[in-house]
Amino acid sequence: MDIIYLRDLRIETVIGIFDWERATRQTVSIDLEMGADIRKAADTDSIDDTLDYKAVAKRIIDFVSASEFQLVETLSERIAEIVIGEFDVPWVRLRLSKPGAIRGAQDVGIVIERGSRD
Ligand SMILES: Nc1nc2c(c(=O)[nH]1)N=C([C@H](O)[C@@H](O)CO)CN2
Repeated sequence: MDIIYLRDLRIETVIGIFDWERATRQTVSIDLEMGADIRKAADTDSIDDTLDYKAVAKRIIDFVSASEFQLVETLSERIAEIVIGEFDVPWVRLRLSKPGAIRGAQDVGIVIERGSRD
């Protein structure tokens, strides 16, 4: 399986369990790996024969910007569902982090894999 990826897609959103986090927007960073077969597009050199990572990024930006979840778990799961369900992607690995959310740590977050690599 080939992988098409986005790295460090930074989006401002409302996320968190504390009162101050409900009142301000924070940045989340998303790394997304998406299973794909790139051979047809490599033959035809046509965007119509592959997963358009720009279209995926736009959909995620629109969704995350408008979302107001408490947990990174919930936001990550919803993003994975969108990518698999709307873009016909068989497998995703998603890392979602909140830079600077924990004093002393560069970032904190979650990694999930959904779908099948077969
Ligand atoms: N497993 C999780 N633990 C915590 C989360 C979370 O989303 N998942 N969130 C917080 C706070 O919102 C934190 O990011 C702010 O410091 C704490 N623990």
